[in-house]
Amino acid sequence: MKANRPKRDVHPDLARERLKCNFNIEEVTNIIDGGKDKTLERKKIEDIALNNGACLDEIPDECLSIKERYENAIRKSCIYSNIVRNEMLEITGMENFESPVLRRTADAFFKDISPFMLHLGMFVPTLIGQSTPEQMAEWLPKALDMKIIGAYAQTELGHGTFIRGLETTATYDPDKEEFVLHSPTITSYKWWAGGLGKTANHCVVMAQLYTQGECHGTHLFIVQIRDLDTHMPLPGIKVGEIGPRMGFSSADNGFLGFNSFRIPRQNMLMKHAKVEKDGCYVKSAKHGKLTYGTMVFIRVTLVSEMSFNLSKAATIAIRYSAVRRQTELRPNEPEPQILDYPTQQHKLFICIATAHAFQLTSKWLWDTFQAVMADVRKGNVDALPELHALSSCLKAVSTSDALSHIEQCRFACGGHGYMLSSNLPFIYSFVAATRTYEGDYTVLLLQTARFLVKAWEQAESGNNVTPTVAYLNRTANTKRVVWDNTHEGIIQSFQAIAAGKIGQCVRSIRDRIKSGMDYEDAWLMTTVQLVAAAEAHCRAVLVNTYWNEMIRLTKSSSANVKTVMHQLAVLYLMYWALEKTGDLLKYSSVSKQDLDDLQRRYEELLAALRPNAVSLVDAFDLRDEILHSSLGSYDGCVYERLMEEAQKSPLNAEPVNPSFHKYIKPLMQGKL
Ligand SMILES: CCCCCCC/C=C/C(=O)SCCNC(=O)CCNC(=O)[C@H](O)C(C)(C)COP(=O)(O)OP(=O)(O)OC[C@H]1O[C@@H](n2cnc3c(N)ncnc32)[C@H](O)[C@@H]1OP(=O)(O)O
Ligand SMILES: Cc1cc2nc3c(=O)[nH]c(=O)nc-3n(C[C@H](O)[C@H](O)[C@H](O)COP(=O)(O)OP(=O)(O)OC[C@H]3O[C@@H](n4cnc5c(N)ncnc54)[C@H](O)[C@@H]3O)c2cc1C
Repeated sequence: MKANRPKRDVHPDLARERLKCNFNIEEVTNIIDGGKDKTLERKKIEDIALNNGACLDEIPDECLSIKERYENAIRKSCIYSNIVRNEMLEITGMENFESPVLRRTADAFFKDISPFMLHLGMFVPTLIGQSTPEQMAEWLPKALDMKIIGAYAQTELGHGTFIRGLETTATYDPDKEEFVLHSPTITSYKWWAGGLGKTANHCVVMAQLYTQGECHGTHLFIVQIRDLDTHMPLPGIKVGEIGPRMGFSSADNGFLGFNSFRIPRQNMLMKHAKVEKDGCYVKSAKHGKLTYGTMVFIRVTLVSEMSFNLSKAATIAIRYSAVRRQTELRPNEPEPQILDYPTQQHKLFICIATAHAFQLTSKWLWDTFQAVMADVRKGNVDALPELHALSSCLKAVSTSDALSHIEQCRFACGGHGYMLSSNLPFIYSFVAATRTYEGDYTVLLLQTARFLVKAWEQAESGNNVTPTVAYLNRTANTKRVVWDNTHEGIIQSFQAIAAGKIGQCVRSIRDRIKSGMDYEDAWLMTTVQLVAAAEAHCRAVLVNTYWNEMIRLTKSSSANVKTVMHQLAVLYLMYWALEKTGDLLKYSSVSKQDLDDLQRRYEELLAALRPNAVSLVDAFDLRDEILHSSLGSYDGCVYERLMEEAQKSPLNAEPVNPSFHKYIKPLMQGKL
């Protein structure tokens, strides 16, 4: 099914906007991509994936039934996977199967989500992170070649967050050298796993390991659940789809139960612990949480995923705002472009800046992750707690911020933003899930808080702490930082806010213990503050990292690119300083006058960025096929596209709907 796209002239308002641009767009694109060579590679891959036209649907996905939608998604997933396997991985290299370029091109095929997403997204990374070399040799080539299709089944009906509370059991039988998988209760049924409902024939299962009569906690197992030829569930497996949800509508999230289902001993993923043939349990991991490695990996990748989604939403809303005109400012004057309203700029320019902040931070986080993992492979797990704390808070804050900014983009598009054809509701519902999956927002911030409280206590007693909390060594025992409205000053204020909040948490916990509470209750009673402290720490990390990376990456840029990148970073700092005025008043010497001054400078900055707004989103270089938006296409022909999409509604297939004769007419005639 290939739909023809009419070629149109660029809307004059957008054409005029592009003439105003005063920086080199390609240079900014290169910075976002991570270098000129990366931009070229991305474009080459996008050409391969998108120029075959298989990705366009004549009938919009949302007009199909659940079953048709799934089947269409499978059709496209197979075409797409074939291109990935045969052509794209040749360019990126097999080891880069998680490349963001593949993620971008996938979006052109799937407005919503591919049922195969978790195969490359979590099943393959788990094989890589949790298998022995022998297991890897057995399973990985089959998975990469799509000979087997996998899912990641960890969450159960009764437990998602509390992994140690999972109920599925894997009991070792030394006589047959097999594990027996069992779901003892309804709450132990696996629930949610993407691709599990109808698509996958294998999955990784997290279960409580029992051997020699003892429980050794949760471990991972690879399990074949369907016959490779007939695709029927194997005896002892009860599997299906969990039903419609807010988003993820073209995929098949699944449930799974085991009735004493047997798998060979070798199917336990044994990189960090193993069960010998005789049932003896041997742990080799130097850190108890290495089986959670896939989650850490995905949390790290989600920061760049948030940048990507935000850049899509910002592109749609800013291009639309350049062609949309509304309300006379003065009688008989032409209506202005809505992008000229400072309130609109306030909603939208932060989205551009945040997309940059997340992209630059995600690259830095990725490098940190790689370095820590290289150490772990050598047996050094010292940096793991800091990585866990960092990936947890950055995952939580980036998904949460992206979600609220995307909602602002929808508000910025008025009624038309509510249309599915704008694509904003799809982007929003996809990102809404990210705030919950791979660790809920609150839960992950509380993980970071555990680390911060320990770090604060170390700093308080004069010990040096790890790099991302090094600011505590400077600020842990300081009352208030002196306000300074430079970028360094603002960054230091964010660090002072974080240190102040962490210190306040420590004092609250101590006071509560002094008044008779045990540590657990004192911690519990302080969790509202602890979440806020972890969020504040994350903001301090974000502003500092974004600023430093922006300076580093623009060192050899042209003057105008330096200026515009600098403006975006300053906007980001000012926006958050103004959002956190209460905290600034509490933890710095900022005065009302300083804040009024900051507000004025922020408004001037919005005006300074205004002429470059459209070009800044053009620099995200998102092809129309990826944007899927009636409001955000490069040519800006918004009204034509909205009308064109409206024609595709199945309700327009006939002039009179049969329900008129069946119900309305009898009602009108009093014959119902
Ligand atoms: C584009 C990509 C798309 C991908 C699509 C993905 C679709 C979605 C898939 C999924 O959602 S898969 C399921 C994901 N599930 C979760 O993320 C569950 C969240 N829960 C947890 O991660 C953990 O249970 C927990 C909340 C971290 C707690 O674990 P646990 O109860 O076992 O530990 P604690 O007692 O709280 O802590 C003990 C100790 O261990 C440290 N720790 C915990 N996790 C890690 C880790 N991953 N790495 C390193 N260290 C860890 C923790 O900080 C504690 O340390 P101390 O404070 O005691 O020093
Ligand atoms: C679209 C989507 C796709 C998913 N895909 C997969 C998948 O492929 N594989 C898989 O295994 N799982 C998957 N999941 C499950 C996902 O990982 C869990 O839903 C997630 O980890 C949250 O766990 P939960 O649902 O048990 O929430 P709960 O933990 O029950 O959370 C409910 C509320 O309780 C709060 N809460 C819970 N514990 C605490 C605490 N200790 N302190 C304070 N507050 C707390 C939370 O903040 C939240 O507000 C998916 C989920 C979604 C939505």
